[in-house]
Amino acid sequence: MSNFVSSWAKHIVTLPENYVMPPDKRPNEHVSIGNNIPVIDLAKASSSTINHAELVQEVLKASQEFGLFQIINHGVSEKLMDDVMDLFKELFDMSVEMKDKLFSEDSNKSCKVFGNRYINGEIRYWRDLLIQPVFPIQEDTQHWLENPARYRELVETYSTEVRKLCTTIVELIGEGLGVELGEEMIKDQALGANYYPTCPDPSSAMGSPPHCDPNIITFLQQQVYGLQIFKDGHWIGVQPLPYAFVVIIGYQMSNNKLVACEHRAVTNSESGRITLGTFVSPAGDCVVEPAKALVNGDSPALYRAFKYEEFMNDFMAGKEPHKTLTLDNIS
Ligand SMILES: O=C(O)CCC(=O)C(=O)O
Ligand SMILES: [Fe+2]
Repeated sequence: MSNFVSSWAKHIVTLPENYVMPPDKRPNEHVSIGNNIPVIDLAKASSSTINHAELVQEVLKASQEFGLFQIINHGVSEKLMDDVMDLFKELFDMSVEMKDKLFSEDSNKSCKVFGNRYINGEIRYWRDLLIQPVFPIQEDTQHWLENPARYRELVETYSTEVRKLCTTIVELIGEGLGVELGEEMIKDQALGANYYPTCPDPSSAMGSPPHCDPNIITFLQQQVYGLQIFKDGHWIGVQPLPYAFVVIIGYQMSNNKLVACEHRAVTNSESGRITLGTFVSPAGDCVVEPAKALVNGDSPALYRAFKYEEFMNDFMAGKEPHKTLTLDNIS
């Protein structure tokens, strides 16, 4: 059986056993769409009638209360967002033979295509995933995928645009917190494309497990419902808004001030779902530590200083670095 769920999902009517989640990991409760998840209009930034300070406060409040918000009127063109989404539709629709040739967990390869990224013991998640490091713009873009046509051009253009947006949002957050979030915090960038094919049994399968993103900030493009966040003891759904980006605060920006948002993705039986995540992070050798200006008696540091790669290595090995790299755990 191909490692890509998308290669065989449409030919089956019953969820294969190794995709059936244990009962406590199923999305089996009723989840409502959250109607108070913040939606922030970035056009305010250039409007003279609305105070820039108001926008800063909106972004800060959303990052503190939810660790997630949607942004509209963000300046990335709708045409570009459509073109990139279509590109990945085409990629996940490629023949089994083509996709299996791409399948690689070889860390030396620039573009990694995973049939399934998170393997939960023997149980698999109902998704395919491709990860493409994009910044610093790889000297080896000639090793990027050549197919579908326009892959290199579109991925580079899209990533450059989302990068600009990221700088804007990180500046707004820094302004709200009263700290300079240095450029070194937003150095590296990867594009992750998730494909959750139509699922024969969404109540037993899971698309992406509950997690917080390990990086600093994520920009997610989605069209079809499936993203849920955990807040105040229960899951709530994030309504896809046309041409919005969902902004997700990751662990590197959380201490006592902002929250890293726990989220997951569920599947559905009506249509496939593609999401495009732009993951921005410090470079691996960057030392991350709580901003000194923000640490005081009321708001103590939770984490010790660590190299970002130390965090990532532990995260990828499932060691929960957000629990182990704390000040209580200095060895
Ligand atoms: O596809 C989604 O809705 C969420 C994906 C996600 O959380 C991730 O790729 O980190
Ligand atoms: Fe995520």
